[in-house]
This record gives sequence, structure tokens and C-alpha cells, in this order.
Amino acid sequence: MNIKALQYQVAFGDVKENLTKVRKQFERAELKETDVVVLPEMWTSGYDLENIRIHACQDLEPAKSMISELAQEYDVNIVAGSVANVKEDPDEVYNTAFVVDRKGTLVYEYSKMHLVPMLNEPEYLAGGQDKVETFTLDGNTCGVVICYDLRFPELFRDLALKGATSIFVVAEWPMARKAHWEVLIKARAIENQCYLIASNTYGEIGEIGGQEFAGRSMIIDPFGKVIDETADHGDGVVTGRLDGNEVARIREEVPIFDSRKREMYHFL
Ligand SMILES: NC(=O)CCC(=O)C(=O)O
Repeated sequence: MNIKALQYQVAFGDVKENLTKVRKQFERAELKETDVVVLPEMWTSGYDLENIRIHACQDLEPAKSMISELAQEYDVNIVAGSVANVKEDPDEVYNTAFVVDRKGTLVYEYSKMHLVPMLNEPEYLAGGQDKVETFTLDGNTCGVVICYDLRFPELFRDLALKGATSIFVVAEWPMARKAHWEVLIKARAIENQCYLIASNTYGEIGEIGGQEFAGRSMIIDPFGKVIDETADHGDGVVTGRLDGNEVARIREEVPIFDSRKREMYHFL
């Protein structure tokens, strides 16, 4: 699969502007021969949590319809980052990631289970209750997690054991903890011997003195090598070709899945 993960600045609390921005990013990204496009976290609203109910999508709309149109127009699968989203209960807003295939069909949806205390998410958002599952894009088994989830290796192991060979991380990761971002993305790829594809936003977002985000979107191979990365600042696209045979080769060379001792891991 040929992947492009987009790095751009999400507009704070402006859903209309953010929908337009995504269209423009698609126009600029030169998507010929691309199989999957990846967007960052909370891309319709940013972290405007005080007004999140106003900005929230309802059952992923209007974001899903626009993404579905783009998928068909460009003939690509889209790991559509995440959006603030209301489901049945109008009082609960989730941070929901979703994925559509080339036909524009929704193939997967996941609401962030680990809410970030450092960004006040638990005060404004509801935590997702569904277990993460894999989904298939062009015959490849994939998983998606959202930003702070990166700190929970159990989640990644669960996806790897369910067969994921590529895991997408959609993020608005702050500059204050950039060093963790870089190390953890690589660690999750190495320990699960799979591709990690991470899309982050960058720059100061919010009112004056708002949160600064770290950029540095990346694609890492199953041996931990950086295939491509962006700078900390500025719009950019990371590009990589993912090869299922490479995952199998690395897993044979360093056979950690065979060496696991499940019965010894008392916390499981
Ligand atoms: N948007 C996020 O989940 C940020 C996570 C974060 O700030 C951290 O893990 O550190």
C-alpha cells in the first residue's frame, strides 16, 4: 500500500474552515498511485473543548459525507483522523476516529478510550467503550488509535495479535512532550514489528498562547526505521510504501511473537 499522511494546521473551533482545509490538502497532495490518506486528530474543531458540543459532528456528519466524496473522487482509502462526535446521547461527545474505503463506505469507527488529563479531555469528552478491532484496506489488516493511546502498549499488542500489520496513529500531540512522541512511535513499531503511520498537527492552535503542537508526522517500518518524516513546523506530507512481506520477514528474523510467555504475564 502507498500511504500519505497529511500534516497541516487545524483551525481552532472553525468546522467550516477545517472542511475546506481538508479539500485543499487533498488537492495539493498529488494523490496519484496513493492507496491510503491519513488525517490528524480532532481535525474539524481542534481542542476548542469549551465549545465542543457546538462543533461536534452528529453520527460523524458532516465530516463523513465529505470524506466519502473525497475517497471516491480520488479513488483512495482514507483513515479520516478523528472528530468530536455525538452518537445516541446528545450530552456525550466522543473523540471518534473513522475510516472509509475507496468506494466511500465507512469500514471502521473507534472512539478514543484513554482521555488525556493534560488537555482536560475527561472534563469535556466521554471515553469510548468499544474494544479496538482491526479493519481491512485493500486486503491489508490495519488498526487505528488516537494520540494519547500511544502511551498504552497493551492496545497495540492487542491489535498486533489480532493481525494488524499497519497501525495508524492520528494525533494532536503537544510540543511539550515531543520527545515522548518520537520515541513511542518507534517503540510501538519495533515491539509489534509492524508499520506505524502517524499524522500530527503543528504550531500554536487556540486563542493567543494556545497549545503548541509538535508536527513530526512519521512512517516507521517494522524494524523501527524511519521511512519518512516531516519537520516540527509547516505543512507536509509523509509518504511510504508498506509491504506485508517485510512484516513477515522481520517477524521471522526476530521471532518475538513465538518467544512470548503469556502464562508469565500476570497482569493480563
Ligand atoms: N491529543 C492527545 O491525546 C495528546 C496526548 C498527550 O498530550 C500526551 O500523551 O502527552
